[in-house]
Amino acid sequence: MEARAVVKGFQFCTWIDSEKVKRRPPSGLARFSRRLKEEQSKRHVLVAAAHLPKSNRHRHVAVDYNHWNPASPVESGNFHAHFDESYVLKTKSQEIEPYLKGRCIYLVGMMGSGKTTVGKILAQALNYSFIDSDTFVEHEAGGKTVPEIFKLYGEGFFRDKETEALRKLSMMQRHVVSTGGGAVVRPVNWKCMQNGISVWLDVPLEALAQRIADVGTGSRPLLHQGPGDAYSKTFMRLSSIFEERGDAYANANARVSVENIAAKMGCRDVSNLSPTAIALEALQQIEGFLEEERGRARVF
Ligand SMILES: Nc1ncnc2c1ncn2[C@@H]1O[C@H](COP(=O)(O)OP(=O)(O)OP(=O)(O)O)[C@@H](O)[C@H]1O
Ligand SMILES: O=C(O)C1=C[C@@H](O)[C@@H](O)[C@H](O)C1
Repeated sequence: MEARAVVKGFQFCTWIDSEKVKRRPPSGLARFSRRLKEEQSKRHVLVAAAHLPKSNRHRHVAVDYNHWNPASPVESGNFHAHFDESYVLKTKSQEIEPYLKGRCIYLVGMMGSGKTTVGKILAQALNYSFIDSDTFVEHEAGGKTVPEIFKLYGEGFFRDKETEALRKLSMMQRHVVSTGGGAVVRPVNWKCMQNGISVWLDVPLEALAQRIADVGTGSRPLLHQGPGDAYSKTFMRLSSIFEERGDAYANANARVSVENIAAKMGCRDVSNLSPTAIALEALQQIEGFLEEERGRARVF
């Protein structure tokens, strides 16, 4: 009973990369291994019951310690074991896939929110194809990159091409579509996405700025302007863009808040969340939307 109570309260965990664990100093390692044993004995029994279909609720799932989040604060004692997230993700995908009826999933969100990273994982789990609408536009523009399109023809031209791309994509089935960060501003784009299910990846601006500053703003023309260091410049630009668009993202059918996931997991830093854990939350939010949809259909 006690083990079940522990696991029920547990959601899913952070990235754990054993390579990085090996590189940690001995004192940390010793503590890590002690905590690992504690975590294993607590959690090896029943895994994230809430994430498994009812028929599988009591199934034993192996703990996967193959990943290590560099930022995971083992030293501070805020440690989470990593269950086989991929297994749980696959199970949840199989559970909801029939209710999707082939509809596309449109990921919307700010630049750097993880639409591509999470989208690829979702597509694989659902046996869908993945497509990035920016890449689609680039292809339609004869191979010119988004920054080149902005530079040569301006943002308006890019937005028209983006709408054209979404129109074409709206005729497809069984795709996870990573939309451009600004696709949400045009109502006509929402019409295109109506055939599918839209999911907003809601990531705090600080985390976005950090991710983008780490990789550079080269491929993101709207972030090129402004004074200051890479992080501050990116943060300022993202803030003013979000000011204009925040409400538009909220039109999505489902919202995945990384802050909420972190809170559920008792994790202080959203950058400790693995893309698989975020994909899993996306599936749960989609499931919630599908349930609401079924409820509405019963009423009418
Ligand atoms: N959960 C995560 N934790 C930490 N970093 C992440 C996470 N997800 C994605 N990233 C990193 O953030 C950056 C942006 O991710 P990604 O390209 O998936 O975002 P995007 O929403 O598709 O961005 P854009 O709309 O600008 O193309 C990448 O460097 C990626 O590795
Ligand atoms: O947020 C935006 O407006 C953009 C995001 C990118 O995905 C690209 O679509 C382009 O750089 C514009």
